[in-house]
Amino acid sequence: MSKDAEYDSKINDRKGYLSELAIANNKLAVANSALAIANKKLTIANKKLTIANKKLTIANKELAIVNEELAIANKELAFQNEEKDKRAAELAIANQELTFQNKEKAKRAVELAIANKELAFQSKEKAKRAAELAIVNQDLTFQSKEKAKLAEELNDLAFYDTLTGLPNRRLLIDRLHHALASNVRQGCESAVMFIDLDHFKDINDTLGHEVGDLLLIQTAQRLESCLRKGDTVARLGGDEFMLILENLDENPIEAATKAKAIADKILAELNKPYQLDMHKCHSTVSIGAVFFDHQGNTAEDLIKQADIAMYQAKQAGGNLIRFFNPKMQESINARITLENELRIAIEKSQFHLYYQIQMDSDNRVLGAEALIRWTNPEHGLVLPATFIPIAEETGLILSIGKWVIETACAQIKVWQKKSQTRDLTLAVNVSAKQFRQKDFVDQVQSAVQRHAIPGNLLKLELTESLLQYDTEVTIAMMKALNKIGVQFSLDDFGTGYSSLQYLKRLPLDQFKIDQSFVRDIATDNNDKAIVKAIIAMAQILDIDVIAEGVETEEQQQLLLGKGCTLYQGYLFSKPIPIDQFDALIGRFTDS
Ligand SMILES: Nc1nc2c(ncn2[C@@H]2O[C@@H]3COP(=O)(O)O[C@H]4[C@@H](O)[C@H](n5cnc6c(=O)[nH]c(N)nc65)O[C@@H]4COP(=O)(O)O[C@H]3[C@H]2O)c(=O)[nH]1
Repeated sequence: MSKDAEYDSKINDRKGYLSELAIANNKLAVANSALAIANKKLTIANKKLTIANKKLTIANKELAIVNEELAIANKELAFQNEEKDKRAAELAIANQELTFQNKEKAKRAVELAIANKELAFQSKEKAKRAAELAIVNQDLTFQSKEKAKLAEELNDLAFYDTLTGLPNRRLLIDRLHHALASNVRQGCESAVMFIDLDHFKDINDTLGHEVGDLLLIQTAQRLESCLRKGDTVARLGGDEFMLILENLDENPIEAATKAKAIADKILAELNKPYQLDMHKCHSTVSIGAVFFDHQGNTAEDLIKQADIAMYQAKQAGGNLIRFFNPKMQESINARITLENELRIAIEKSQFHLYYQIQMDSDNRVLGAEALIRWTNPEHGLVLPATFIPIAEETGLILSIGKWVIETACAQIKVWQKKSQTRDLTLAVNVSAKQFRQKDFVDQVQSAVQRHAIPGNLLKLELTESLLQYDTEVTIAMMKALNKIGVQFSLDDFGTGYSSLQYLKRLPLDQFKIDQSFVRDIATDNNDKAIVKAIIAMAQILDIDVIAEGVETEEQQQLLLGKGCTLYQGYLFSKPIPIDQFDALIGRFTDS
């Protein structure tokens, strides 16, 4: 190969190479421009990426913030959840509390309903009370007008007796103080008189308290009419009046004569019959008088001495006057001694019973009346008339009476053991005070039961005055005792006020004709008529009659003739101790 060929080949090669290079350059240029474009694109893309990155960073930052916020929110949520749980727990407790409160509310509602009812009732009561208050107000208005009047009346009440309008005890004592003081100055004789109505209690018990009050009013008026202007007549209370007779005379004998004349005038005036409502009555008084003695006796001393003198007038039968003398004081002291001795007698069991036989017209023994006796260590045997009235006055009769019933029941029990005495009845006196005890029925019932005796063998003797008082209660008590068989006899029959009307209501088994009618039955036509009437009354009421105080066969025959077949009296026997009585029974039953 020549150099030129070589060259040419080389040139051709180069040229080929150059063209390839040019192509390559072109291609490169294209590629470069493509690269440039691509670069530009990349740059743009990068820029976009950068922007995107920036955005991402921002977004990330925002996300971080959001996350933080979320974390905070979560914490908050967790906290809130905790709070919610707490709240839920609290709510549960609150619910329980609410349930409890609801229950309480329901209870309260019931209570409120009740309270409402109560309120409604109270408001009604209030309305009533308001109405009442309105009336009371009216009354008060009226009363305030009356007050002045009342004050006056109160003054009267303090010094005057409301029933009779006479000065009362307070004013009397005041006047007596003045009278005593002026008596010392004037040296003139003055006196006080104590006046007490005889048997006022009987009128009160039989005709009622209203009639009793009328009697007191009329007595007061009559007393005033008997006195001079300056004299005082006062009512001490009950049926007791007192007079102050001032300046009777300077001469003591003249003064005594004048006082006696005034007392006689009073006795006569008060002796006149009284018209008390529908009833015509008769009443008397006992008067005790005492002179001011210038020896420093107080008003109270004088009242006491006049009272002692009045008591003596009463003891002497009433309807008379007694002037006080120191001997009377002695008798009062004796009475006080007797009372003390009676108390000792109860303590030391100094009482015993005597028995007085009761017979029928065929000479059969029916039983006995138990009569109390007191063996006083100093005075020996004391009869009941001496001590029963004092026992009644002092209330000692209650324990004495209880002892009598106990002893009588014990005696019936002893009689039960013998065929001879098994059917004997025993009559026992019962005093009014004793019968009026609240537990009297119990006392008798338990005595009968304790001694296990047939109740029909015990007979209680009651007096008329006792039966007329508080009749309904009396009947109930008698019926209660009747249930265990206890019998009742009306003692001293004929001496009091008795009408068929009330007698027929009483569960009585026997009338006992008082011995005062038996005593003169042979000679006194009045007594005969009374005995006949008593027996007729008993027959109508289908009641037994027994006569007491039968001393003679003539009396017995007269009584038998009138239809009285039961007797008690000295004709058969006096009251005797139990051993003698047992012997007496033996004699009667043997014959
Ligand atoms: N002249 C006369 N008298 C006769 C005759 N037969 C009986 N006597 C007496 O008359 C009284 C009858 O008793 P009295 O009327 O119940 O009257 C009794 C009675 O009221 C009362 N008394 C007696 N014992 C008790 C008692 O235990 N309790 C109560 N509360 N009073 C009693 O004492 C009053 C008097 O009793 P005594 O002195 O025992 O008096 C008895 C008796 O001894 C007679 O043929 N002629």
